[in-house]
Amino acid sequence: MWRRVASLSPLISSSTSSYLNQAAYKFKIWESFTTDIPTQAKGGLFSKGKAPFITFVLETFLPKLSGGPGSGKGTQCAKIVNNFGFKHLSAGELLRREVASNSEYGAMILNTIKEGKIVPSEVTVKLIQKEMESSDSHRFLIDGFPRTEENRIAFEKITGAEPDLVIFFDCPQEEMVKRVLSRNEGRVDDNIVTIKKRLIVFEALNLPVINYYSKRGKLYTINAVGTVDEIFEQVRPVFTGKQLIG
Ligand SMILES: Nc1ncnc2c1ncn2[C@@H]1O[C@H](COP(=O)(O)OP(=O)(O)OP(=O)(O)O)[C@@H](O)[C@H]1O
Ligand SMILES: O=c1ccn([C@@H]2O[C@H](COP(=O)(O)O)[C@@H](O)[C@H]2O)c(=O)[nH]1
Ligand SMILES: [Mg+2]
Repeated sequence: MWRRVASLSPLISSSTSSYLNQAAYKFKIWESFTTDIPTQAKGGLFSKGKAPFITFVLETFLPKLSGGPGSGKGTQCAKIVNNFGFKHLSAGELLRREVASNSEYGAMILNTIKEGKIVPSEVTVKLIQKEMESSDSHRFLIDGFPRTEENRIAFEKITGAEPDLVIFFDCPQEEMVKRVLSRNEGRVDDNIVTIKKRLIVFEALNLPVINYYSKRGKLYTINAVGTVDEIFEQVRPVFTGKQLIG
């Protein structure tokens, strides 16, 4: 079931509602597109004999504690890698690499990122799948994906895999905007105009993904306010004592 955002953050002005409609419209187009994505036969990710252990690392969309881009996923992923030996795959980073390599999708991806919109699922999933298949690891942290139900469904259809865990970071928007604006990594989308657009898209499309994993008991919610180490002390127990094989 789809739920739409009833009220948007104060950071988002009413003049942006047409942008939201545009995003939702595009989303619908890609939602119907997914029906044509063939389900991958057993093979691919499973051809190494073992199913991988997959963790999705996302943000929440709870109105009072709304998270979003910049909530610290990448920072916490680095600590999870060091402590639990996962392979970290940031969907955004894979897309940025694709832009840098001048691939056939490069220009489209760059424009989509600048506009804070979502790249077609099939493109993103194929990049993630390629990285997973070429890795020796059996533990993957997939950071910043899936951002929409359509992303989620496409991942399951194309790879035939599902996440074992889903970690959500709750972060107030003001804090998140502050972090993004002081990130200083030269990203084309780290500016206030694009951040507002990313928030609109995020808030419009993320909730169904959260609901889906929550209902399946896979969701771990982390309060992303505090120091990096304080936050990691909430993350650590998610993995401690778990058999990290698929
Ligand atoms: N707990 C924290 N307190 C203060 N700053 C933080 C904290 N965690 C991360 N940061 C800083 O905030 C910025 C954003 O963090 P990070 O890149 O990890 O976020 P992200 O969720 O991966 O963002 P995006 O979705 O845009 O890729 C970085 O400059 C990072 O150093
Ligand atoms: O699954 C994804 C992940 C990312 N994007 C696009 O990339 C930017 C940046 O992503 P970060 O996770 O913040 O690095 C995001 O705003 C989207 O435009 C995507 O389309 N799909
Ligand atoms: Mg990141």
